[in-house]
Amino acid sequence: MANTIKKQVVLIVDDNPVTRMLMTQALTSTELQIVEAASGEEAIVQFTLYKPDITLLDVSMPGMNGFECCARLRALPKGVECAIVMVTALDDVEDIEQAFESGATDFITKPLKWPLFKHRVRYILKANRTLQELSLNKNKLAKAQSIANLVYWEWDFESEFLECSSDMFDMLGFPKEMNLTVRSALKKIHPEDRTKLIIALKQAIYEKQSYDIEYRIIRSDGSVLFVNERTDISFEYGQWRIVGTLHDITSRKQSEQEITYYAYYDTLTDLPNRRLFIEQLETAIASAKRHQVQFALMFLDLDRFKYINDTYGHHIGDEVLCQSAQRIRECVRDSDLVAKANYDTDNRVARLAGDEFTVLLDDISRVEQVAEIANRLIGAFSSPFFISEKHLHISISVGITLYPNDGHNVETLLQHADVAMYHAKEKGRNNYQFFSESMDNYLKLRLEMENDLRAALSDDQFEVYYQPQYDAESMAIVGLEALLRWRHPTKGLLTPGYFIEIAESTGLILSIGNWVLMQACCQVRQWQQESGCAYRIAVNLSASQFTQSYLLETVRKTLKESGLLPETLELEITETAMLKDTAETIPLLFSLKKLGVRLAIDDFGTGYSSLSYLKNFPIDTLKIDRTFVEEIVTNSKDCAIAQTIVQLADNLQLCTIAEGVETSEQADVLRKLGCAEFQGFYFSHPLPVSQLSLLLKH
Ligand SMILES: Nc1nc2c(ncn2[C@@H]2O[C@H](COP(=O)(O)O[C@H]3[C@@H](O)[C@H](n4cnc5c(=O)[nH]c(N)nc54)O[C@@H]3COP(=O)(O)O)[C@@H](O)[C@H]2O)c(=O)[nH]1
Repeated sequence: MANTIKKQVVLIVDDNPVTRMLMTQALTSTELQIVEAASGEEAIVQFTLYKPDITLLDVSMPGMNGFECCARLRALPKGVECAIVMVTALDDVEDIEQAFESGATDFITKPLKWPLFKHRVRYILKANRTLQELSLNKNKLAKAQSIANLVYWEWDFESEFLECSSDMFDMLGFPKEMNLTVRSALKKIHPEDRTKLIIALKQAIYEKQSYDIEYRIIRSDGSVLFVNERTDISFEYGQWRIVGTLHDITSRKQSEQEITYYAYYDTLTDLPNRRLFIEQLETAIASAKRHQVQFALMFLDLDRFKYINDTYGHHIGDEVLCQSAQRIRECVRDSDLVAKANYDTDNRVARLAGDEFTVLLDDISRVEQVAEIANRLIGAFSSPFFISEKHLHISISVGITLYPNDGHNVETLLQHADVAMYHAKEKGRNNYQFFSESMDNYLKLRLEMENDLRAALSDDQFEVYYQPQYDAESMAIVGLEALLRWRHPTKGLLTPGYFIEIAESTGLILSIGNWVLMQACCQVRQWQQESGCAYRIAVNLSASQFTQSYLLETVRKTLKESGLLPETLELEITETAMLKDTAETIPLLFSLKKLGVRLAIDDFGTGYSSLSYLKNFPIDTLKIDRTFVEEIVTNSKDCAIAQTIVQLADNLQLCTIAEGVETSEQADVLRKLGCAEFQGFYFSHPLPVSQLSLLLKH
């Protein structure tokens, strides 16, 4: 198939048919298609139909003249792309000016020079096509640049003015008609990045070095744009020029910032996370080492946070953490010390994990300054948190280490701050402690015990000892108290004083307590069967066992499995544990009572001693605490207290048992006061099963 070349269309507009004919004759060729119009009105119709590439337009025509026609043709589709050449008989400057004002591309004056006419038209057609292609390419380039968020600029070092793509005005927030200069563009650069760009520009001008840098632009509306600027330096037409592109990389930067944020910040509290904190601590160590100064690291832990989380749910827990972060931040921000050290204070507070926070205090000259801030932090938690209509009281325990005294590296400093914080917890919470070597030793020992204790149950290292309880009148053994012992592989036989608190704090007490209960019930059931006596067995319950929801089920199951009669089991609970949360303990005590077991208040008289609870609680026995028995013979006040307890028990029809009876004199006084039962070294120490079996036999 032959290649058909598209003909270019020439529209000849002239009211004179002879001129039209002559023009047509002059232009007729295989490459051109000629269309004619005898008036301006007809020209518009023909233009719409043929969309010519060139229009030769006579100026003086009856009706619509050439100028008006030109303006109307420009407004038609493809009107802008068409070359419109005014053909005028008048070689008049005014006409020529008016021709350009109405949108003409060029003009030809009559009389036409026919030998040149054809070439002139062809030249205009060619020039117009080149212009069209240029404009098309420009548009394509502009579109590609806009898709790529790219703007372009050019600067010859000689002048102030910048030549640039129109998008650059939008990017900088300048009006399009403004004369953009290097100086005005520089004013838009973020002050922190300006020097960097000026240095790069100077190197470009003086050393002819192109550059590729990133910086920020502050737009007129205040928004910040991140751009990447790449340049090329060339020497053209005897002039040095720098050509550059600005690539809008704001969204990439924002994504990078987001990624950094998630990697280095805690999204709940907006504080630096453990990772960033470790980096900051490393920097602080390096800087303190260089300047030979000391700094403090504070380790903060919220007291009772687990309780808040478990009781009120995670959403309240999260809010507590957010408000805590805020309180810590404000406390540190207010501090004179921090102001002096010129901190980015928000970054000096971090959330390590859960309810653990840290504070870094640089350049400490006096330890008192740190103590002052610690006090301030503790004080900041003295007012309750108000969350979801609830007032929640939360305190903090703070551990403090000092660089370089307490450690030279991140690991040691953190570990020691943690040790100090634990010490603050042990000291009753809501306080701060500085780290010390002895504290470290103590806690290491404790940690060792904790690990040993975890293995003790599975390794069968526990034993139950039994201490007899005697009837004050007949002196017969009526009951036994089960007392836990730990046969430690290296430390020997340990009494609960060495480990019960660790068992409590680690939660191990629950499984150990259940084991003691089962052990004691089975053993006493055996002694009951062997002797035919209904010995009672007293078992101590820790506060955490007592508040455990499945205690009732555990006791029921133990009684069933051991076959022990419920009325021969007495559970000893301290006054403090019993009164901790009466809304929960009263129903539990009644449920236990319903099982048929006996309930005793241990260490009676040493706790809150709110006597009103005695009438509400289904108690069977009051155990007079050893501290009143100790000096009962010599101290009339102790004697009076013991007497009051016995009388109170009598009136409420409760049984009394005195613990810690070490002499016959003590037993005599207690007997005279009417105490029903005795327990103590005077009668028998707690004994292992084998020895107690012998004692019971005899
Ligand atoms: N939750 C659990 N707590 C338990 C368990 N076993 C014991 N304990 C608690 O430990 C406390 C200390 O017990 P222990 O070292 O065994 O001391 C008991 C007796 O040895 C001691 N005692 C008895 N008579 C005398 C005496 O004449 N003088 C004297 N100085 N001490 C004496 O008293 C302890 C018994 O006290 P109490 O329980 O208050 O009757 C112990 O108090 C328990 O709370 C356990 O299995 N679970």
